Amino acid sequence: MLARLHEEARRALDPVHHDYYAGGVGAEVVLAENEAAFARLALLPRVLRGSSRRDLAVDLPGGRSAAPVVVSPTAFHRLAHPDGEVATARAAAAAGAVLITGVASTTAVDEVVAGARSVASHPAVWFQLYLDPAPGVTDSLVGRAEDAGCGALVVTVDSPVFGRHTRDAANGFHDLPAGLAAANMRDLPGGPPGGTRDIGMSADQSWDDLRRVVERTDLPVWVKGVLHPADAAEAVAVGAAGVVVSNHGGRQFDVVPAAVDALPAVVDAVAGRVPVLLDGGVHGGGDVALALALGARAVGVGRPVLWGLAAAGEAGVRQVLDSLVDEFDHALALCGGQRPSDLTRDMVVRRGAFG
Ligand SMILES: Cc1cc2nc3c(=O)[nH]c(=O)nc-3n(C[C@H](O)[C@H](O)[C@H](O)COP(=O)(O)O)c2cc1C
Ligand SMILES: CCCCC(=O)C(=O)O
Repeated sequence: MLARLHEEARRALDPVHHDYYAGGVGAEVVLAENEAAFARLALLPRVLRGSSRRDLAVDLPGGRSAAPVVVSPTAFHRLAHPDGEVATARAAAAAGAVLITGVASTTAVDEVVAGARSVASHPAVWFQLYLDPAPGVTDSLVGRAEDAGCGALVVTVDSPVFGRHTRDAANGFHDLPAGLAAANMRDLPGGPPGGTRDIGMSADQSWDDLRRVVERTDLPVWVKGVLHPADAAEAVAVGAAGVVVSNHGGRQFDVVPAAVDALPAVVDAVAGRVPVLLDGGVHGGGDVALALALGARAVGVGRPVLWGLAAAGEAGVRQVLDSLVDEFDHALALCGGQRPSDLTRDMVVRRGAFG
């Protein structure tokens, strides 16, 4: 199903925009590894202990998700479809999935939340941002997310510098086409009146800057882009409500491990104090089950959502989410589980190394 939607998306998209979505950094080793690492793992099902009445819902700081599959933040949805982030928001809300909408969206966050609210009364929409070094910008963005009714913030910390996307460099893709803009970056302190500022990233940001965000807001703050277990512990120490194990879908550094390979050590370091999410390379219900068994509370999907959006707008995103959840439910049944927490680490083995 995902492969077919990706093929349809490839046909629908400008090839340069397809490359922007699909690509990674360097030789795209990590991009491939994210999926390959799942294929190296296997599940040992438990038998005669399941139920035909399964409950897939997971409670997360910032909202409940009908199943342990959330939408990871990806930039510029109106490159994929004219309905852009509103289509994604409506599909996620209708599926009961948490949507992490990004600062780099082509629709302002209040309109994204309004889109979600047009199909569900209490949709969970979280706002992803970077720690912008320009005075007042991070504060203003946090305020906008709060005013819009977001349930949580997700601060991405794996981008002290912007990733050098191999395909974008080859294609000369550096700017949005005329008519599209990073809508959340309009009218910010120090920016051009009526215009947008660049999205700021900085290698000078520190844990103190993250702590300031935690102290400034009442919203739960997730930290996204953690791979080292010591950083996961640090995130908990500064008051993070959760940690997202992610290598940004292979789009930042081509020398890091696959996301799922980094997961168990982070789960151990966090030791149950906050939930852990994982994204990168999830492309089927079996992957969801593996990540949960290794200790993730839920998984995020980035590109699969973009393929659904490009192929068929809101209906395409809904198809992606419904199919992943349906496959996960089936996997849970085959594993003798009734709820996501029934998947445990003792059930995961390496292919070829059982025992
Ligand atoms: C086109 C694209 C744009 C992205 N933009 C952002 C972003 O603005 N902020 C962010 O934290 N992560 C961003 N990501 C990373 C995703 O949140 C997520 O970590 C990644 O896509 C997960 O891997 P997957 O695509 O294999 O599911 C982006 C990923 C893609 C593919
Ligand atoms: C400044 C936009 C950030 C997009 C991003 O994170 C990505 O393309 O991976």
